Amino acid sequence: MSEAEIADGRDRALANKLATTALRRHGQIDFILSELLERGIPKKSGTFEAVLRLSIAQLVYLPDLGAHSAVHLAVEAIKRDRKAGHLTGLMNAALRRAQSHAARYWSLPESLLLPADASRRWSSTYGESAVTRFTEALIAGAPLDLTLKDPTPERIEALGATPLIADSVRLAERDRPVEALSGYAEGEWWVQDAASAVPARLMGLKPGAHVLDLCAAPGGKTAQLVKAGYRVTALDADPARVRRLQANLDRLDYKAEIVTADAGTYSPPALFEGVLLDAPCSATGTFRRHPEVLWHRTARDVAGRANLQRGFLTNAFRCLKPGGTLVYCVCSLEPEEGEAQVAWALDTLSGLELAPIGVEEILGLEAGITPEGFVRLHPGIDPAGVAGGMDGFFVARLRRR
Ligand SMILES: C[S@@+](CC[C@H](N)C(=O)[O-])C[C@H]1O[C@@H](n2cnc3c(N)ncnc32)[C@H](O)[C@@H]1O
Repeated sequence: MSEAEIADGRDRALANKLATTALRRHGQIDFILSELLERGIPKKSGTFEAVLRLSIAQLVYLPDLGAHSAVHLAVEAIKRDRKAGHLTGLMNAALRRAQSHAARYWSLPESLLLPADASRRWSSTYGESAVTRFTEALIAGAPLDLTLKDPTPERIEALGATPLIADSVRLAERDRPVEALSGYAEGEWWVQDAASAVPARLMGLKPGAHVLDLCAAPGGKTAQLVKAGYRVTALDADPARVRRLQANLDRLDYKAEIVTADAGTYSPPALFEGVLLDAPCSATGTFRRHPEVLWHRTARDVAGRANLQRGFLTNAFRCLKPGGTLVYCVCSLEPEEGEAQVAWALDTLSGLELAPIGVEEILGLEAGITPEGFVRLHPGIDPAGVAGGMDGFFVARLRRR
């Protein structure tokens, strides 16, 4: 059953809590399953594994929801599944065992939370203390960051928000849906993680410049480019996402030319002074809100995305006027999609040069600047010292001679 099909708001919140806990604790629950099921998950057992994971999440990590109901509901749920109905005995036994070991499982080491290969990779790239922050961030989840059209003290106070950097603010606690927050209907702000709001600010062109947002939907960065006063062409290949982009701009009362096309082959009628390429990527930097990326992304996925990004980078370069600025970014923590792509582009695209980002351009995020003049952000960096970290992001600025 999808979340949307659950009519009652409280039931929806509960389902959401169970599912996100099971996903955030996936690595620890893997360990628990290896103890509970000596022969592993039975083959062709329908919803058995999913129900078992959710029930362990409830028994071990959300004990206030009631242990008895977890066992009872799990057994009832698989009884209704043709493929899992014969496994009620196993479900009951596994959950009773989980219940008797709940205290030990509750304190399993945090090192189990990240896949071993991600932990190794990120320790060598970002250092062990950053990876400790990543595991904390995985459990804590992401705060809600907004970009404000007009960050007046009154607007910030009406939202109960804390200012971060520039026009980004943070809501540490949220007790209602985004649509019910002050100023939503009036189009006073849009949801955008503090890290995601950095790239568009680095375009650095004069108002009125013609800028192409090459992978634009759902439009967080397009909105920033419009707000900066640029004439914006926003392109995306996915028609459904383009509709969302249009709806988001309409709510904000922002105007851009919208194009549905392929970023790898788009050939514009005139060249641009700026191109923003927020390329599709492995999205490992978003693990706080999409914990499943930790377990589903493979080295092959990263290589596939890197290949696609090179095609888009090449076309972004072709769309630029001489002297034009290219901002390249990805919400990935993998250097193959960030630093290595820029090295490749500088080697391959003749006439492209680095336009290093200065630390004074990202005040409040000084820890994110690299010696080369890239911006490298991750969940261990607190924007302007405000708790809650930020998504993983890589940003580079380039120029066509
Ligand atoms: C990281 S998201 C962009 C997020 C957006 N820039 C924002 O800030 O809201 C990447 C986007 O690339 C789009 N995309 C994927 N393949 C594409 C292609 N071949 N051509 C154009 N857009 C593509 C996806 O539909 C997706 O909307």
